[in-house]
Amino acid sequence: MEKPHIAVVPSAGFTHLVPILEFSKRLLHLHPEFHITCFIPSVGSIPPSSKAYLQTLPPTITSIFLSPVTFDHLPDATTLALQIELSVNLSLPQIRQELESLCSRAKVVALVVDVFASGAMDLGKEHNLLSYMYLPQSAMLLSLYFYSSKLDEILFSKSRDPKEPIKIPGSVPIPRTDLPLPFQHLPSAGYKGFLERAKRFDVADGIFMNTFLELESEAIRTLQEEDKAKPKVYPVGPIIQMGSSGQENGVTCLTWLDKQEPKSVLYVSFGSGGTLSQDQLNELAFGLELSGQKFLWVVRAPSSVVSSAYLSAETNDPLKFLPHGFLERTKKQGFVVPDWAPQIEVLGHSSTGGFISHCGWNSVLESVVKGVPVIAWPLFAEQSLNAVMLTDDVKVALRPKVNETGLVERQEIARVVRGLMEDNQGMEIRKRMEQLKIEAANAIKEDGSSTKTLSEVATSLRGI
Ligand SMILES: O=c1ccn([C@@H]2O[C@H](COP(=O)(O)OP(=O)(O)O[C@H]3O[C@H](CO)[C@@H](O)[C@H](O)[C@H]3O)[C@@H](O)[C@H]2O)c(=O)[nH]1
Repeated sequence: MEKPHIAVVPSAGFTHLVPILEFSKRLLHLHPEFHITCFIPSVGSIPPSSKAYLQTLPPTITSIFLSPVTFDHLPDATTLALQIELSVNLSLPQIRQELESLCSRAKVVALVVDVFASGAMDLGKEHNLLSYMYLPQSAMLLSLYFYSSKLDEILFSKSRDPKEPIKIPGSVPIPRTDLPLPFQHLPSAGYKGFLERAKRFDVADGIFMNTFLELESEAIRTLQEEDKAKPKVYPVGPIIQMGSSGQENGVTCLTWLDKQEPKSVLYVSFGSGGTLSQDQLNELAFGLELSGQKFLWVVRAPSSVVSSAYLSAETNDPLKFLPHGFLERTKKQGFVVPDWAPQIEVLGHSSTGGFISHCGWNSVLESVVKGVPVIAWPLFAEQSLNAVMLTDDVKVALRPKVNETGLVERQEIARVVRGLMEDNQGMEIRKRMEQLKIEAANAIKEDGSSTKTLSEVATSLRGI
């Protein structure tokens, strides 16, 4: 008998393509009775990291490449999130055509769309398909989305003390400055976009989240139990990329790691597109040097916070931006990789003992799965929220202080690096992360919480 199909719509950019496809792979691994067809949008050319990844997909996932869109007439102030959403919206006519064609030749039972591709959910409704949203992020963020209209009133209320932390249902108190980036500029296009996106969740028949009960028990319980009018939520994580995420310089950095002592190396990376200012890059270089700890640093050319490499294949030689003499002085202490390292292999290497991370959710889950404690250094998007959770709730991270000009100074960097890698405080954090690693592995075992949750959905789809 013909396999039931699930249509999947990611959004453009490595970190919104890979998570939903890894989710698709996991679904097929547990339930091989389905076939998945994925409609892939892109902006200009597809970045090499995404291209390499797409070549590794199993034959049970069919990729259909949509014509690339261009952003010739966008206002400069448009945020990355809005650009990603726009790229999918511009592709909607094509997605409609492809979905129609798929429905005419196969039994399609459901549509799953990335959080930034929510415009496509209406197409699922047009074809009477169950339509799910895939949030490649935390339950805490979903809780914020659900709470955002109430929070909007609070934020604009004149009687409220702006210094008072925000209490999102199911989460630890959050300083206002740690709310996601759109909340730092009120009102703004980014903030309006956040509120609009929040409404789109209500259209879904269910929401998958890449998290697990043992990591976010309170937030997940609140989402599942408190607001029955909202769609059902399914924690199905941690789902991280399987296989290598590296390019050619990966081999050399793994060889370097092979020669280091167990858990002695601090890995430093700011995700797929995070960059620092030139001043901050200098402070980080001097701070690492000052800490005396071994490090493996993925260096990016400085620019305004998010590099254009996030959505396209543009590059710039980053090593020329390091302070004069740094590479020579630290050649025995550290290893510097331009632009990209095979992060999952690095985190899983026995020499890696800590991670300076911008707290993108994939990096958070990868550090949890590999049991590597974190120095939380959020840059943009919802990363501060993730940093608060890691530091104040699960307590598997340290967070450096930022000075009044927004800079993390070299002495502060050296202090937290030593704190994580050497001190007693670091030892407690390392122990907690080891425990969380075990819980993460349990969640995706055959009888684990996330496996059972996914099977519940698969069983209901089989019955259609
Ligand atoms: O040198 C590198 C750098 C990154 N990665 C991989 O790239 C991914 C990066 O993902 P993430 O840590 O989530 O960071 P971003 O790319 O910045 O992610 C965007 O998307 C995430 C998921 O929606 C959000 O949580 C972030 O805030 C947002 O910036 C991870 O799988 C890493 O393993 C590498 O393999 N090598």
